[in-house]
Amino acid sequence: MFLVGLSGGIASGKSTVVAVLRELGCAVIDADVIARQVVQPHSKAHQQILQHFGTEILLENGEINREALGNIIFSQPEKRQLLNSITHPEILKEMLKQVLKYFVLGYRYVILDIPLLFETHGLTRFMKYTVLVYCDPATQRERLMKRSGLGVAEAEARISSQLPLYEKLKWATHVIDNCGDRESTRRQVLRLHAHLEDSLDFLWARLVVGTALAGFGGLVFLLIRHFVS
Ligand SMILES: CC(C)(COP(=O)(O)OP(=O)(O)OC[C@H]1O[C@@H](n2cnc3c(N)ncnc32)[C@H](O)[C@@H]1O)[C@@H](O)C(=O)NCCC(=O)NCCS
Ligand SMILES: Nc1ncnc2c1ncn2[C@@H]1O[C@H](COP(=O)(O)OP(=O)(O)OP(=O)(O)O)[C@@H](O)[C@H]1O
Repeated sequence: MFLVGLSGGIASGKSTVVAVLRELGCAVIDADVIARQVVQPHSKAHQQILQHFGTEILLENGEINREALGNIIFSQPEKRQLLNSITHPEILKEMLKQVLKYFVLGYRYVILDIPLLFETHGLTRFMKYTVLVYCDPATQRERLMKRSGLGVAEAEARISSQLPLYEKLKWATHVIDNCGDRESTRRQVLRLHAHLEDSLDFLWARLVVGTALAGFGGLVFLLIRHFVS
């Protein structure tokens, strides 16, 4: 089994790409979804967030007020680091559990949608491939503002809380260019999917050839031993 890390920037189109991969039957783990689960009331992370950020970031029902917390962490880097240090270990633990679940279910590769994949030290080394969902800064900002109703300054603050996408281009093994229309993105995702499936065949081929060579070597060894003794 191998892991594929999928990343991008805020509103660069990760969910759009993931929707196509899921449609094709891929196993995908979404870090943003897990990030919501691990801060549910009574969880360890919920308690820690409350302790450090105070009751003003709670809704009446006790859940985290995501808008309020977002406003804090996207404008104050040290608070962002604090929130990351609370949530990231819990998110990673849950991701690992889900990887194991897919392994037991017999999936041969799992795609991990992790917005901060390239920002999180050492994470890419567990990935056979890393896929960057790219779009240019102007398109990214425009889509983010349209989706979230944020103003220019707030959108810029969120974008600059992450490594610029052009930096991430250097680290990715595969790039999906999502600057164009959805159809163009879909075509690129189909190509990526074909590549992942091919690379599985390649793994199987290596396993079969390796086993055959080992068997042949063993046979030669037995024959030599038989004739020499
Ligand atoms: C700040 C929070 C409450 C805002 O919630 P909200 O519902 O508005 O946004 P959502 O969770 O859908 O995230 C949207 C996007 O914001 C970006 N983002 C989220 N958290 C961070 C962060 N700590 N640093 C930089 N970018 C981030 C990602 O690109 C993400 O895809 C929430 O994002 C959060 O709890 N973040 C900390 C956990 C985290 O790092 N999540 C990212 C996945 S590892
Ligand atoms: N090729 C495209 N053409 C037009 N709009 C797009 C395209 N791709 C994505 N969008 C829109 O841009 C916004 C961001 O896309 P999406 O939610 O897929 O990004 P994301 O990277 O998952 O965002 P986040 O990490 O912030 O949740 C959405 O409103 C989506 O509908």
